[in-house]
Amino acid sequence: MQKSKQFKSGFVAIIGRPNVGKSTLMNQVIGQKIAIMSDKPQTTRNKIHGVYTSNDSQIVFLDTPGIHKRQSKLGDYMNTVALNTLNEVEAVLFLVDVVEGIGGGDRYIIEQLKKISTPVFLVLNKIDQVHPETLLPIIVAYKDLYNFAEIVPISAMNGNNVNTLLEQVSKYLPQGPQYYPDDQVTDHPEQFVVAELIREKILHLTREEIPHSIAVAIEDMKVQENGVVYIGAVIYVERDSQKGIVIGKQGSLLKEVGKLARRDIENLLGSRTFLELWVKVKKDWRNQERILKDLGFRHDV
Ligand SMILES: Nc1nc2c(ncn2[C@@H]2O[C@H](COP(=O)(O)OP(=O)(O)OP(=O)(O)O)[C@@H](O)[C@H]2O)c(=O)[nH]1
Repeated sequence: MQKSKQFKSGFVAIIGRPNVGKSTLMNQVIGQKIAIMSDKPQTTRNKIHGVYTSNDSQIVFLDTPGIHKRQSKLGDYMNTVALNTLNEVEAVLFLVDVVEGIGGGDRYIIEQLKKISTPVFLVLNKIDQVHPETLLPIIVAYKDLYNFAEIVPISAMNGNNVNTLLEQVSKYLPQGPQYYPDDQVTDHPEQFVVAELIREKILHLTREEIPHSIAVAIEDMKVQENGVVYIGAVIYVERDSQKGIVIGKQGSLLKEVGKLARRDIENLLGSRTFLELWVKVKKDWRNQERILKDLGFRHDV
């Protein structure tokens, strides 16, 4: 696929009480164009629901379950984690069911949304079930409760207006990398994002000194007994001099990369993370087919 030079990407959270159609919407989007994820349970609190890739953008949809929970000791913690995530994403899609109307679960979520500054879309789902005239009073009732960035009525089931929703979401994305390869089927959807977040920090902190000839491979990613997600990652560079730059004086640059990447990764996964980074020189790795395959993701070659 020919990619646009102005490629845009970002994370978008889908929230809503049970049964509003979150999975149906994902399936509808997946049916159009997507990297299909495996059904294997993921180890982290937040789940990557699906990835939509077009010629000029990529949207990574996140499921942040903590936001739906009512208050309790655990609920409080889950809630903080979920709010951190919602503050970091580019947009939040708040799905509601137009047949059911506003319920206690919706009001609870709206109260939570008042604590974040991310643009929130009101996505009115199941419009195939109601007469169009009944939509307006529902919209007015929701608008009274919250200042939504966009309001989009859809039918996740038959796909009505789902393209419009995707177009609207794209407008909220900044320029960014393609986190996932096209049409990739993977058991480890989080690993692509984690690798790309680390790579992004290195490119940012080294500016022009390090060309795009670096790659990041996630060697290990597991939940430890204390609940912390351990991630071991190797940064591949092509020359010894580049290794020195990436490590920095007394390891200072690598430490900064780790700090910035870990913050983003924790928000994405919703789990505390221990990140270990190594830098290795692999001369001419770009020409070595097997290594390319091991790395398994894009790297601006
Ligand atoms: N008529 C109609 N039904 C829909 C639509 N979207 C979803 N549904 C139905 O609503 C029910 C719940 O949909 P799900 O996609 O499972 O809802 P969910 O939000 O993922 O639910 P949880 O996983 O419990 O959070 C299913 O029976 C869907 O077929 C729609 O646009 N129109």
